Amino acid sequence: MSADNVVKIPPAHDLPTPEPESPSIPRSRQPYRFSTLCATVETPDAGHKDQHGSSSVPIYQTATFKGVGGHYDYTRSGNPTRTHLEHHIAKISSAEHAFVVSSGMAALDVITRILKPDTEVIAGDDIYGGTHRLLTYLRTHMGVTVHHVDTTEPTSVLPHLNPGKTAMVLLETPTNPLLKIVDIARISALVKEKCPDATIVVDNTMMSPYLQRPLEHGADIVYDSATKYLSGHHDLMAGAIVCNRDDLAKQMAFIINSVGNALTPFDSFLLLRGIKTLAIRMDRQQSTAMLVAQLLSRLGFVTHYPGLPNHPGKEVHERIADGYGAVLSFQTGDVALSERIVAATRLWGISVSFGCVNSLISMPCVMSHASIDPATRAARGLPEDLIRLCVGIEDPADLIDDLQHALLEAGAIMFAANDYVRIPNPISRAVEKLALGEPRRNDARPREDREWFVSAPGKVILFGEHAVVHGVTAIAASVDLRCYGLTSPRHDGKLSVHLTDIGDYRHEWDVDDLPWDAVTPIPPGEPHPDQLDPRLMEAISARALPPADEMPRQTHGSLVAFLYLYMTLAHGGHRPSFHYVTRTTLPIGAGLGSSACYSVCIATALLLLHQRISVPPLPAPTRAPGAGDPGHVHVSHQGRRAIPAVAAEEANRWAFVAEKVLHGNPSGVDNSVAVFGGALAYTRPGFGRKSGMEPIQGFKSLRFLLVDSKVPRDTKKLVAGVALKKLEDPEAINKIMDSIQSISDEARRALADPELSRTSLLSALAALINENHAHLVSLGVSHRSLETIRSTTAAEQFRLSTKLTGAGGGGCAVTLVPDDFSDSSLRALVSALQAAGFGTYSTSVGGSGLGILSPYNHKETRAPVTPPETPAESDDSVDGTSSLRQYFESIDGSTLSSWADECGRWAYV
Ligand SMILES: Nc1ncnc2c1ncn2[C@@H]1O[C@H](COP(=O)(O)OP(=O)(O)O)[C@@H](O)[C@H]1O
Ligand SMILES: C[C@@](O)(CCOP(=O)(O)O)CC(=O)O
Repeated sequence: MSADNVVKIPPAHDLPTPEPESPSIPRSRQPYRFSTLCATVETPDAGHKDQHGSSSVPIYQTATFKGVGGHYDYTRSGNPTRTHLEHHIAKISSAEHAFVVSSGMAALDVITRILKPDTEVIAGDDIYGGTHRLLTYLRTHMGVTVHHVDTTEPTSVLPHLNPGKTAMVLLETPTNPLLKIVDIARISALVKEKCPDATIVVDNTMMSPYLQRPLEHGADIVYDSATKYLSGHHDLMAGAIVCNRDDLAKQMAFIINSVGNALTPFDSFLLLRGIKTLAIRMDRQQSTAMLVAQLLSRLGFVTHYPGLPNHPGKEVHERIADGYGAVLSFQTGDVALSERIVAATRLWGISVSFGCVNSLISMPCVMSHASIDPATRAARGLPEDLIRLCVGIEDPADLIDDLQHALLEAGAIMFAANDYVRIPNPISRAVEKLALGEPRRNDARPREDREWFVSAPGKVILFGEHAVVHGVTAIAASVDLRCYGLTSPRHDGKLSVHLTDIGDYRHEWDVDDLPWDAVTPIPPGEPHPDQLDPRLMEAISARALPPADEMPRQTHGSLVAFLYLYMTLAHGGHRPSFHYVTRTTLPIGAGLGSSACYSVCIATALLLLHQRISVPPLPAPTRAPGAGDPGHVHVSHQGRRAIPAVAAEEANRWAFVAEKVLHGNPSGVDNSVAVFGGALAYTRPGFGRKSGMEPIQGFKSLRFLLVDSKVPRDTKKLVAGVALKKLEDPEAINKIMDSIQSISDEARRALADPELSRTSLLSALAALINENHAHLVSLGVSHRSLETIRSTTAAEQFRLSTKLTGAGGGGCAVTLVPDDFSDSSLRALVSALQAAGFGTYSTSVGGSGLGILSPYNHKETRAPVTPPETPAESDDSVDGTSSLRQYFESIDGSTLSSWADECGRWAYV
């Protein structure tokens, strides 16, 4: 047969067939960028080369493989489609090992099976509901202790690190659904230092390996619910695990093979296909998420998204991640309103989960986090009205349109002045209506034209000072010494402050000259971030005040706190011009919470002036029946409970911000007592204990003597000193903290026990006072003067128990005075103390908290009891009548309280 006669077999298609081997072009190779890595699936090794050169990895849809000694025998143990996928995930995660299993929770199950009984796990307190459920199961069925802590504060893990016991630290960042940021690198370092054997596990689902690779920041194991961004289409369930440690990989491979939860071949194929577009999807999703977050924040909703400039974790997030992701959440202030918004969307699908190309909307408390019981949700600060948005790849304009329509339809926003504006939420509107008594036909005065007179009590801490900063429960009560603040309107664009108690110091600013460029205003209802804004702090000190050493001692902090709040609370161009005077009957810097009641007064006055809180009018006073009038009996005690809880809580939140300016790291107990009054057990959130405030009855009947050592000291330094000691010797200090916790628990039980005789109660409290003081001595916060007070009160003829109260280092001591302690002995004790140069206060405890002379209006207020000595200045007059200011500034300190009481009817919390 000649060559011409050879039958040529035509190719099966008409397209030119490429050269089998392309010529290699010599060039230096850059490592591929992430999206290239995603799109190019490589063959793990020569043994996996496809015999037909298929460009997509085939689905080996088979349970078994023939033969003996080959690569594969049974799909539970291994399958080529899955191998390709695991190889691909390891590559894009820069990891040595990767495993894929049937869901994200299956991944966590595999990881937590490494744990042995009687070990301990530390986990965040704002975690996915399913994670919480599995950890609870491990705790109740497997003998594993689980500590939930606020991992956004890295040092909060420290008290729970237990060498030899702590086996795993489980982190998630950003957290879901509040988008809080956890510094994985810092926590890994802290944990490894103390518990080198503990495994750091990170749930990376919110970010995916594209935006965050926690193995590079100290994590040992990272897992993703691959159902989300990795797959991207909500058409499969899968979990991916990556790690670099051979020992952990070996254990996890064993578990997966043993329990049989590895991903099926078909789902492996789908997931491999999804990952190819991960980067391009995520780019689009997160750029739209930023637009949505900006829109919501601009409208005044509390919006949680790490890309927003005022997000407290922004800086940490930017250090560990390459983008902000596509999940955000926001609050409306009203559960029913949130439900209406969710129901009114069309493009945003109501669904759990996230990471899909389609945008989703949900209410975590009724959906993804419903498995966490409501009390725990509340304790962890998960707002019931929270709406979570998971942004997809649809056109951003359509998504924003749909959301705006839903907000409009639900009644959350309205169209005014050519733009959407937020409608204040119904609760605050109702309170506002009550306060203003709508419609106010006869009173056209803008609200800032009235005076506001506020006051708050100091406190005495009976048990738990200092330890309370580190999460221990403190027991404290209000004292009947108070700080007062009075605002009077000005009409000249100026702001002035008069601190009568510290050097009679006055300062005045042109409102427009304040460093407004440095402030990030916080919209009404939105919380202040955990940390103070360093830019604003710096700008106030540098540009609004003289250098600290050129001002009287103590005034600098007070004015920084005032301006920080004034500027941060200003919104919508509303910058009221007024004069603020403060006076106190408390010793300043002596441990009785003068800073907290100053903080509560400025916060309340500023919230009122910035129209962020309002106070309903008091109920009508008692009126005797008359002709045709059945009369009215007014039973509430001095207007107590007349300040609504929402207003009190808001005042407390902002007072805490002022306390941070003054204290650095306050626990919040002082301002809480100053706002809520009475006696309470207070536990700071974020330390794995049940946090919050619990009223304590029975405290009011106790008698205390407060003794002022008159030795000045600085709360900020003393609190920082204890924190330093704790860092240096955490074991010893934690032991002290635990002992103080037992003292507070014991005292709380004793005070609440109706069976306990009065004598037993008093002697138990006396013993606990001595015990608590000894621990404070070990913390290094006592002082010679305080020990002298202790020995004077403990002397043979008195035999009383005394401890320091507040920050110590000088300041005040508190002495328990038993019922049978005679008046003559008390007089003798007071003389002995005074002779030694100490000041004494016999106060009653447990009285009212925050008070507002409300609604302060001269027409309703009785004339001041002291007649005016000089005519009122013109800018001091309110509504044509003289204001309280001149009396307030000049009245004698000893009559201040009774004068204030008689100025009118006070509303209290
Ligand atoms: N009446 C007041 N006027 C202005 N600032 C005050 C007043 N009372 C307290 N402060 C501020 O609080 C600081 C005292 O706080 P701190 O050391 O915590 O003492 P205390 O134990 O009394 O709370 C003062 O230095 C001052 O900045
Ligand atoms: C030491 C501490 O527990 C109480 C401080 O009270 P004072 O500032 O001394 O009144 C600090 C705090 O709880 O913020």
